[in-house]
Amino acid sequence: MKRIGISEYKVKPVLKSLLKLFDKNWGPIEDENYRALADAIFERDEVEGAENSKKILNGEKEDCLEEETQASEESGRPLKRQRQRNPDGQNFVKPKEEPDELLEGHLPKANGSNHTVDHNAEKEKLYTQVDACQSLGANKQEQHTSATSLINEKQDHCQLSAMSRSQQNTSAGTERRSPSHPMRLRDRGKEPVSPQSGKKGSVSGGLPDASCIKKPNNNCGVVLSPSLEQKTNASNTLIKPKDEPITDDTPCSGFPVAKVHPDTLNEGGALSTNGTITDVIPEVLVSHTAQRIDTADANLAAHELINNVEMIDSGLEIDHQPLVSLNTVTSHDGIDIAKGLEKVLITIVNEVNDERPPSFFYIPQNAIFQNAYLNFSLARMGDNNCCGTCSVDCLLLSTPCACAHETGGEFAYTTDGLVKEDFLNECISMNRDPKKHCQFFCKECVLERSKSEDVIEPCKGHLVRKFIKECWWKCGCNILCGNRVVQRGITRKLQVFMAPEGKGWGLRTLEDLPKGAFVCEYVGEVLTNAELFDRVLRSPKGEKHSYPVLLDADWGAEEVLKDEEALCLDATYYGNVARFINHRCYDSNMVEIPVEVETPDHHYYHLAFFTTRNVKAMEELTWDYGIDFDDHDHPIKAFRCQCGSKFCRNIKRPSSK
Ligand SMILES: C[S@@+](CC[C@H](N)C(=O)[O-])C[C@H]1O[C@@H](n2cnc3c(N)ncnc32)[C@H](O)[C@@H]1O
Repeated sequence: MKRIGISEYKVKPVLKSLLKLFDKNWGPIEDENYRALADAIFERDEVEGAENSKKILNGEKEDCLEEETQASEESGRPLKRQRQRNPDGQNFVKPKEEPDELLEGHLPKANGSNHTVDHNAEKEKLYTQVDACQSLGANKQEQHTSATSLINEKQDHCQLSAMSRSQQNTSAGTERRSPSHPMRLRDRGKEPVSPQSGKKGSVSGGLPDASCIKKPNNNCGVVLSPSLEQKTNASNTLIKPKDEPITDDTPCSGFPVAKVHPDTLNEGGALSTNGTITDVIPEVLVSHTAQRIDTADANLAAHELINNVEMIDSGLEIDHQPLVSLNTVTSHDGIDIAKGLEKVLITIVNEVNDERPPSFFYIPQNAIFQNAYLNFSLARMGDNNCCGTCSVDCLLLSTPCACAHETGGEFAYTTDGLVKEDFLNECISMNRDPKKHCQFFCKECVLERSKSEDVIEPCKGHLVRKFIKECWWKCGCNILCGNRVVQRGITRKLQVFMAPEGKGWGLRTLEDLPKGAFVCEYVGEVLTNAELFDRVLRSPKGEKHSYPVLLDADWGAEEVLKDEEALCLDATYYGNVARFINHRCYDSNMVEIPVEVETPDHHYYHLAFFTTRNVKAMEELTWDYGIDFDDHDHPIKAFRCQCGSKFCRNIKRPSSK
């Protein structure tokens, strides 16, 4: 704390209270380079600041007023939302609900104080100092943890800006798209062969909450109809992701790790610094040599640092791994597929064949493609959507706070960070027997609209899912609050590996996981369905996997859903480890649960995977995509399932009445 300019005098009392709070347990205090301690100090400063403000209001310290206001305005600047023109030249129309204060750069807390802004500025200062510590050669572990917090914080901030911008760009400017997109997402399909009944189910009529799209001639989840296939081949305007050729003679630097590294110099669109993805899909470059560090990118450099430190910390022997051609089976083994962007190292290994790691941009959080309408802001989160008066950890409260309303007045998580048994079991049951649960049937289904120009089929139904609501920035608690699990990101040791059964790459755990444990979020580009359909139409022939997931868990809340509100996640080009999770019929060891973090409405939400049972280290992690393998009339052709489950829906069983 001293090194980053916080005096002992300030630290001592806060540390004392924290030790008391955590029962003399230093663990949570030391975590993330004493982040809890730093947060608590800032919080104390805030309270003191608020008290000062009161005094100011009472006229006791008039001369402080100007200074205080100035500071608030200064620090509010990064979060300031400006009225902008969208790319079409149309004026951004501010959403009705949004009060002007936000547009003017003030970030009101639920209690009406503006001190959050000061708090952020303080943190920025802290992180600048952390940067300085790094360059001065502070010890590696400190560098790592500080840099991790720095990156997390910066990403959070970036995400908010990205969301706001997207909102600005789309509030008024989104045209209603033609409903006629020939590609469709896969229907959820048949009821599973339940262990109880032991027989095949009938078509459920449910639509996919998760579907896999793929071109013809490969074995992913979705194929285009023949007519569409022709169109697709004719109108390929996208740049095809490709691998960078790697040679043995590429010079070796001090960094031994290989990485998936986006080449921002490519033609075409790219992930801009604000997290919004524009234009066409950029060429993806897989670099397996460490010297291809883009030193111009400060964040990336910090990630390199983390990579390097983590490799050392984890004791992996990849330091000595020769930089060899990717034709060698194990040349990529040990690479951190997440490029240091996650808190943990996520290696990739192939012990089965010589297939190389896929090309994609690793992103730890969702990023918006273009027109997806994410209508949320701090101002939209009313007092009933957050717990402004809470502090530290909401799970320790005797009466659950407002954030537990969504889950029936009880938090969905235990104090161990697991999803509570009852809640989890209900989510599992929903997935396994969708028919027994509440489904919503749209009057005019956005999905059906996209399937056919001529005949719009009736809606097949969408499963109305249970949501978890996590505390967020406007809440009074801190990042260590037990009601913030998914937003803290991946903490488990995971590995991408080549599955031996011919399923391609898969994801496995390297540690035992208890039932209800958060594994990872499904991260990708947030697209409108219309954008997705366009994308698939224009994508090159033979392109391998595409990974869209429909965010339809709460479509029932709207009378008629606008095209720009029907969102999905596509992890084909930008995604995280979840893009490697393979399908397993019925008894998969993970279940997806929608999680509300930033927005009280549910057009946009996070899709998080939790374990459905205890999972042993080295077990493959799977989820049920909800595919109906027997629907041969369906234009979307399913892959041949190799899940190995005794309830597999893709196995021919003797027919039974
Ligand atoms: C979301 S991706 C999973 C990662 C993929 N295996 C890879 O290598 O990138 C979905 C694709 O994986 C393959 N896959 C997933 N589960 C499978 C299963 N149970 N049997 C066969 N192939 C499967 C199919 O090709 C599917 O289209």
